[in-house]
Amino acid sequence: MKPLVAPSILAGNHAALRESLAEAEATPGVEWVHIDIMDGHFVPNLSFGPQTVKALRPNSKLFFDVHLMLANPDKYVEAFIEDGAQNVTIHTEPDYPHLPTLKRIRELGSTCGICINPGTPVEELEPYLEHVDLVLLMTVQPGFGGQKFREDVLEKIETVAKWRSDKGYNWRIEVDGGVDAETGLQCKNAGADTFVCGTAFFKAADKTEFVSKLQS
Ligand SMILES: O=C(CO)[C@H](O)[C@H](O)COP(=O)(O)O
Ligand SMILES: [Fe+2]
Repeated sequence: MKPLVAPSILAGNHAALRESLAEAEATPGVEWVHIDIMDGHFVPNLSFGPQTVKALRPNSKLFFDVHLMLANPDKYVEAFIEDGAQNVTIHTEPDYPHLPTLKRIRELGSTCGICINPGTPVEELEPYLEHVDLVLLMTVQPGFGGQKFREDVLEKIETVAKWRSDKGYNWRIEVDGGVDAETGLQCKNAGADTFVCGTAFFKAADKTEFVSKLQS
């Protein structure tokens, strides 16, 4: 599967998100942007809402990969998709019926992803594997950018990559949190193909080189 780098706008300039988006889009090889949505309940932080997605949408042709860190995502998927999300990823951890939400995301015209935190057993993904377009493995505890990559997640990447090849699934394997050129390469070797990079991308002096290293 073609490797993709998805810069995380959370690490961009919050006073000038449009410029950060443009910086991502101007980098050769970048086709996706990752947009983190935090509710202050499921994670101890707040970030953006549907109105941010709506405001950014006309400014970019990038694929909008929206990561919902919400206790009740079902309530908001419609708004995010109407406002421009093209992939919507939800977490297994909050207690609600996930399958109807995944189904609704697709019915509303978006692709869908399922995600687990570093401490969640990888088996928790199994009920959703036939119903998703992307499997997201958090490589930090979600809520904040700029955290240290968790090497213990590499084994989970290997596990889901094996499931994918054994069973012929065609979802992407995305990693998110503390991903830079070095840890991204570790993820790639373990089987990941989609790399969310916030801090490492926006701090990279040579963004083209950074992206090409992960995509080569
Ligand atoms: O979902 C997230 C945090 O919950 C972010 O996507 C992630 O933290 C990216 O930032 P960085 O690359 O700086 O770790
Ligand atoms: Fe994220």
